Amino acid sequence: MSNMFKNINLSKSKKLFEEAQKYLVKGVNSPVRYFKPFPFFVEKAKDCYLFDVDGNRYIDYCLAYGPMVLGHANDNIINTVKEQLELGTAYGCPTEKEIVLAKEIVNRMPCAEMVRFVNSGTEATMSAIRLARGITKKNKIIKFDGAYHGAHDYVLVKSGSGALTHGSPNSPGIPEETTKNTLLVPFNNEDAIKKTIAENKDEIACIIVEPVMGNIGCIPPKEGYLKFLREITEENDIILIFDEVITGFRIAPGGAQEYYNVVPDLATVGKIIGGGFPIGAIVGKKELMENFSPNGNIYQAGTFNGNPISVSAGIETLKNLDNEFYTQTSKTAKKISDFIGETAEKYKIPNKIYNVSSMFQIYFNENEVVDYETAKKSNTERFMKYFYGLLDNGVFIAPSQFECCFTSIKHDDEVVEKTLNAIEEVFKSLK
Ligand SMILES: N[C@H](C=O)CCC(=O)O
Repeated sequence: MSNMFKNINLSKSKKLFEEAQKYLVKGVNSPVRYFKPFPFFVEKAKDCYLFDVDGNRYIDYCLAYGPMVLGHANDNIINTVKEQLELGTAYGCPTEKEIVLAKEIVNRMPCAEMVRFVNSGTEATMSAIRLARGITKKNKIIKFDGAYHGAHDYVLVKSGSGALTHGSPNSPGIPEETTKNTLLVPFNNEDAIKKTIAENKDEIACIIVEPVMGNIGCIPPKEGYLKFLREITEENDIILIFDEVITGFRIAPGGAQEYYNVVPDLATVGKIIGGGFPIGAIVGKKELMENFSPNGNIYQAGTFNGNPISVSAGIETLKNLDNEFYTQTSKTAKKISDFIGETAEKYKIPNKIYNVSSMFQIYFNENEVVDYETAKKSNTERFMKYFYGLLDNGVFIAPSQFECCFTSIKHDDEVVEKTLNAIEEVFKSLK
């Protein structure tokens, strides 16, 4: 470790990691946070910066895996949360603020006529699938290879994100009976969907899809692919669910459904709508959503659903996502991703880089990356060298080829300049 980095000293993080391992598995509480030989431990964060316990400062493009669109420790969010803290932190009763946040979501997201708040993206996809199965009275679901819809049993099969990074895309501990109804297909492939639907005629409750696959890097849908999914689901009475936990309110005010102009029946959202606090939501057409208990009989519940702290932070966040936010964050992501591609070319390093609005990722790959199989063929060893190089030069991205980079409103010109310099340094050494 000592000779791994030229510019940063991680001695306090190392000590904390040794201590942490006594009580926390590999010192972390979510696998994506671990990287070899140990992760840095964060002391504080402000705007687009993370500060570790050794006093190193990193420009942050992980942004807590997406939610921190206004940067860290945003003053307005802090104030609104402080106000809410004084008023109480959980009631087990409805609040006016839940209506305000629900309205903000409904006004933005095309498919959203009603909302059910939960506490995470995982809960949102679990409940959306239950809703689809309950309504259609069909058991099978279609999921894409490499898509990650959270850590619950029905979808943790051939999944991306930390499961793939750490070598367990099919997690042990999930009975075969639980996933036998989860049909897997490659992303961006129309024939595979047609075949799967034909072979399981009238048995499929829903297709769940990340419109941009942001849990295996950044794989955009091919032109017309989402429209194709919309048409084939309509023709076959299958509920179409967009998992917009990452893309929702990030790539456009109404998420990927606005960006690509394809409206699903249901969507799952999270991250941004909690302004840095835990939250998730299932949103969708009224006639479907009304099947949730206590109106309908499809059960969904949670002590902290619609938690006032998360809801307050979410309202404050959405209020700030104006046109300027979308223009600036996507301009920044484009500038950085273009530069990464050009620099990789300059140093003759095979690469493919993908950028959608404020999301981007590089694959060290000679061929186009369009799905799980092509993503897996990327040079992940080289990616980790790129990761360590960036870290040593003061830039933090998620420590995996199978995650995405994000920009926030706080990544200004000066920060971008520093980032480009770091990228140049890293590619020089990768050559
Ligand atoms: N890619 C995941 C969510 O979007 C990363 C978060 C986690 O697993 O902790």
